[in-house]
Amino acid sequence: MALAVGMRVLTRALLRPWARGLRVAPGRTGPAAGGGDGMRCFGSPRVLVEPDPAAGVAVVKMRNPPVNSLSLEFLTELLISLEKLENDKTFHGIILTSDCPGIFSAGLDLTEMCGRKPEHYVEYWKAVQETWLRFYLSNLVVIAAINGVSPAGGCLLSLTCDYRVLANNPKYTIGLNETLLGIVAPFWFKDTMVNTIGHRATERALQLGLLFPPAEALRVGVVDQVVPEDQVQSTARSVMAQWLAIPDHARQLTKTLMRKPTADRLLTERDADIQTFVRFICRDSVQKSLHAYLEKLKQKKG
Ligand SMILES: CC/C=C\C/C=C\C/C=C\CC/C=C/CC(=O)SCCNC(=O)CCNC(=O)[C@H](O)C(C)(C)COP(=O)(O)OP(=O)(O)OC[C@H]1O[C@@H](n2cnc3c(N)ncnc32)[C@H](O)[C@@H]1OP(=O)(O)O
Repeated sequence: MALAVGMRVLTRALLRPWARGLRVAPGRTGPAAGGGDGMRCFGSPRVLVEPDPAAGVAVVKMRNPPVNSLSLEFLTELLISLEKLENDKTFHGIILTSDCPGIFSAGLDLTEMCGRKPEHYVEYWKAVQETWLRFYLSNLVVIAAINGVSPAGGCLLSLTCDYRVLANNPKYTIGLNETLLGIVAPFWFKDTMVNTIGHRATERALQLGLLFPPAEALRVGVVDQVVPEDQVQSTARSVMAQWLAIPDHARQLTKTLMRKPTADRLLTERDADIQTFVRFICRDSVQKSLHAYLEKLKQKKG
């Protein structure tokens, strides 16, 4: 039932005019991903997929410049790529990384949550929920190769992965910083963090909107490994090899066992969660905070 609802959201998304325009990117062949049997890279304008069929792995590169903000279009493209890889028996694992230098993802796209109509907020929030559910419950091994800063929704996306490798650069902070924007991380953002670093550490991190630099992120457990910047991709690949060595059905069932209760909570409260989001985001005070935050980001340059 829940899956059917999810499929409807995805199908609707695929039917949108801009999604219909998505097509396999003509192009380069597999060796970029360490493959070499000639399988072509594919993807969409904002998501590049580099397949390595011999290893059963695909590298999924986010490329929504300048900051990989998670817009409606970008989320839909990510979902389409994930679904395509999940439906292709060649692939058992994906490495999620960024093609934007110094940025993994700036999180949810603030322009999707500012000055729009309630109907837009409903559509956007459905896509955010769907992305979380799909990545969190994916049967594939998903490893995040975090090669840049990763606040809020960017951190959440990495927390849906099975393992996180972060580049050791003090600028590459990671965390759920929603409170700094005057907004509140929804319960399923919070639950994902609790499942990763525990209740007390999450309580502190979320209230203070902490963005952890690499050493601290490792200490608290937001990431599993910190490595020199030029070793992020190779480390992700070796970790992937370890995970793929485990019998797939046993690993998948164990993942489901661990994650289903958390996902079920959103699945049963999905509509209520959308209403809560829309009510919250439509508040004048919240809109003011978000506008002010966006303005501050723009003025930073001047
Ligand atoms: C009672 C209530 C109960 C429950 C709650 C209910 C509901 C919950 C409600 C809401 C929850 C919503 C959850 C949201 C989670 C999020 O993800 S919010 C987004 C948080 N993201 C950030 O804080 C990051 C902001 N960005 C930055 O800090 C920097 O941009 C970054 C460090 C990423 C990169 O810095 P730099 O390389 O210097 O680039 P610029 O800052 O110059 O940015 C370039 C342009 O990109 C624009 N931009 C940056 N981030 C975003 C973004 N997230 N969305 C949209 N646009 C973004 C920036 O403005 C620049 O634009 P310009 O070139 O000036 O036009």
